[in-house]
Amino acid sequence: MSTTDSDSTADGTARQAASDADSGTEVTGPVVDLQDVTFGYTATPVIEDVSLTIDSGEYVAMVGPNGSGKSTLMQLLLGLLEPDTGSAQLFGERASRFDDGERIGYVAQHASAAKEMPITVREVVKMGRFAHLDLGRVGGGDPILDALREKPLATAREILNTVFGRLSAADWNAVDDALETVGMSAFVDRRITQLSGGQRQRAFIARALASEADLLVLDEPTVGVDAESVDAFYDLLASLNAQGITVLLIEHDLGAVVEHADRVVCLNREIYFDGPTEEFVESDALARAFGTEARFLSGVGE
Ligand SMILES: Nc1ncnc2c1ncn2[C@@H]1O[C@H](COP(=O)(O)OP(=O)(O)OP(=O)(O)O)[C@@H](O)[C@H]1O
Repeated sequence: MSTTDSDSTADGTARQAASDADSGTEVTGPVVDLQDVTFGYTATPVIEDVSLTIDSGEYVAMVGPNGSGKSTLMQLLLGLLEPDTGSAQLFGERASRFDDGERIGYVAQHASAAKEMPITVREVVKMGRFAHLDLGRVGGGDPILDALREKPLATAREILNTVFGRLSAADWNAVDDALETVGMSAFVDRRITQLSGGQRQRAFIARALASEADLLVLDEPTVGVDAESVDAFYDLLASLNAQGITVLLIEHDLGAVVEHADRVVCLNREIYFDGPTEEFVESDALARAFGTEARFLSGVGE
């Protein structure tokens, strides 16, 4: 269990308030709010009547056997898929309409998409600032379309400069801070292709931090990462969560879930369990959701 468990209730409110004050955002309800969601790629639902709310500052792990709908549910709550019935809200807005992308840091499974990208750690983390770029400064504050109409070449050049290079001092500070937080300052000029799996994951977490995300969504982030880096990775997640960042983790390693998450959601098309990790360990949800697989997946609950 993480060291932050004991303060996840009483002190959690204080942490949330501090975090809100820092980010200037106002939390008016749950970060994630799914109500009676049913979804199928075909006529057969793979998610059935799922309701799930996640509040600011929580550390939630989602578990379930292969093909149980975890990634689908993740896409529904991020608004990448639309429920057939029921509703999905993110930060109080309909998830599929939500466009405040910098509030969400998404770390995909072994960040595999980036493995072949010939870009440096600094460039990856810099991408986290793009959502914050003030395009109002393009064209001396003119609305972009007017500027493009009046001075097309100069404006296009400014847009390219802004997007591909010209970050403000505040942007660069955010990049540096994020790199320092994940312990990757020494690797800024290293290409992503020349990092270990654990270091690559840290770079992608830094990108999420640079964007000042207040919800981190991680899909089996430690697959293919060496054991030592996995421990360091979970320490980092715990400290980010202690700073008020909401963590939602899909994790197949039940031992890691029990050790680190405060709350477990156990899914197999429908929700089999949703509650504190201690109660999950004591419950029969694992055996019911996983069937016989549970016995050799983990000794949890024995
Ligand atoms: N794009 C798709 N089109 C059709 N069926 C899909 C699609 N994506 C997933 N499915 C099916 O939906 C079900 C749920 O898949 P999903 O990927 O959400 O499960 P999961 O719990 O994330 O699995 P895993 O642990 O193996 O990653 C599976 O039966 C899968 O075959």
